[in-house]
Amino acid sequence: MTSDTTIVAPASGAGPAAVAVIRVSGPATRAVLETLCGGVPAPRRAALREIGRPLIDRGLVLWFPAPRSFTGEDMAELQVHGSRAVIQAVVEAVLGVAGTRLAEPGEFVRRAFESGKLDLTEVEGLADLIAAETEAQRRQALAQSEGSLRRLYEGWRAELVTAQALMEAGLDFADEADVVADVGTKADAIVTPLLEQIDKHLADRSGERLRDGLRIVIAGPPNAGKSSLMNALAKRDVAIVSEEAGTTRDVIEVHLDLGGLPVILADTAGIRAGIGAVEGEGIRRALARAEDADLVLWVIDATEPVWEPPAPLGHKNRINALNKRDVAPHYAHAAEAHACVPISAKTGAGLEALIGALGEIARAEIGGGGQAALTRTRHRVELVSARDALQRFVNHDLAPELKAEELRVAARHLGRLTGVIDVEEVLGAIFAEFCIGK
Ligand SMILES: Nc1nc2c(c(=O)[nH]1)N(C=O)[C@@H](CNc1ccc(C(=O)N[C@@H](CCC(=O)O)C(=O)O)cc1)CN2
Ligand SMILES: Nc1nc2c(ncn2[C@@H]2O[C@H](COP(=O)(O)OP(=O)(O)OP(=O)(O)O)[C@@H](O)[C@H]2O)c(=O)[nH]1
Ligand SMILES: [Mg+2]
Repeated sequence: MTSDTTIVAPASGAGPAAVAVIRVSGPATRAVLETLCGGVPAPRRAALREIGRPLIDRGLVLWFPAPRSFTGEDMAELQVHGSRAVIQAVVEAVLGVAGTRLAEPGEFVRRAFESGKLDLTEVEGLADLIAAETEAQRRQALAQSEGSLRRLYEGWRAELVTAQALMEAGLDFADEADVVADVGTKADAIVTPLLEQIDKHLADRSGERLRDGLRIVIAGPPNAGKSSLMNALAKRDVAIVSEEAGTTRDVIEVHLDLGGLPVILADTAGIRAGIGAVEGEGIRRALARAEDADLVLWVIDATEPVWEPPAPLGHKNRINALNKRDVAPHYAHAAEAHACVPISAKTGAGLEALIGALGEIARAEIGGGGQAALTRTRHRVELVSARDALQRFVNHDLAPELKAEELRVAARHLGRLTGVIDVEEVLGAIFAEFCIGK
């Protein structure tokens, strides 16, 4: 599938930069190179050319004739000096060639998808690779962009198609009970283990956690030093600190790289009883946040009598930090008694141990990334629908026609994951994630 328009856009971001890459894709690409660069260089070899008549800049020109290009169409790259003026002049010169227009965000990837170079999960992986902030995110996004999920889902879909073919063959012999029973058993032998694999895949939340960041919430009584700890971990002043109890009212978030793992750290209002409406709302938000966090970092003040967290904070992942150890002479004893990591947000003492403990839980939650894990709600939604259909297939006493239909439903949902079938409504949302030039 090729378009009749030719698109152009800078691919290298806002600049200025040493070098900018301007991408061109579509049937008029050859005409663009002939008009601006005096002809096409050897395919897939960089050539230094004068760009523009009169000269705009001297740059490296790359020519990728279809179908061996990123989009699968005729493509070119103009690698020029990365100033706004050069980029703008080159883009305008390209737009002077008949049949060209500016690319929309994500349009190059969309063309790559439409010409079958990438499936939807690879497109999503590419979006995540461009957005990756930590090493573990980069690794996961790279694997996905190279087809880790595509291979998994295509494999599953192929198995379903086999089971479906068996069931449908059986339908032709509906009056021969032994044939029907035999294909039913054979189809079951495919579907039952597949269902197990899908269930296991769905139970693994590590991919989503890695993509979105592990949510850690700092909570505790007022004035314990939660905001001070937030600032110390973020290594900058993100939250207001004061000696007044009840300083933090709303939830404040920062994104951190915890030894390669992405973390969203949230500071919350101190939790206490008998206060005004605004602080009360802050506490309500703090508790809600803590409840759906992946990890609660409970901070207490070593100079105060030790505070037990309120009941909803019996969180499965909780680390207690005993803060202000710099002014509490007997902190070590209290820390041991209450299973706390003794720290001082003020001097930084104990923070390394605390970060180590956080990292350990984060690694356990995010996992080693060995198995390909789903990374988006879109994946989860389609997989749950496929799983439900397969469960009906296995568990319900259905007529063979209805069993075959459940397999079709499941296969269709797997097909939507990779984009081989009717996904027009999700395409817009996926490609809009990209910037112009991608
Ligand atoms: N200058 C430049 N650097 C870049 C890109 C680019 O487009 N331009 N990329 C942009 O994302 C990434 C590299 N990804 C690419 C993926 C496929 C093809 C490509 O031409 N594929 C053809 C030919 C494959 C071959 O001959 O080996 C194909 O798939 O048919 C190019 C770049 C990162 N670096
Ligand atoms: N000596 C000492 N003082 C600290 C330490 N951490 C925080 N403080 C002080 O304790 C007071 C409260 O700190 P905050 O970080 O605002 O405490 P908070 O828990 O965010 O308080 P609220 O937002 O009101 O719930 C401030 O005066 C801080 O300077 C510490 O490790 N040692
Ligand atoms: Mg605070």
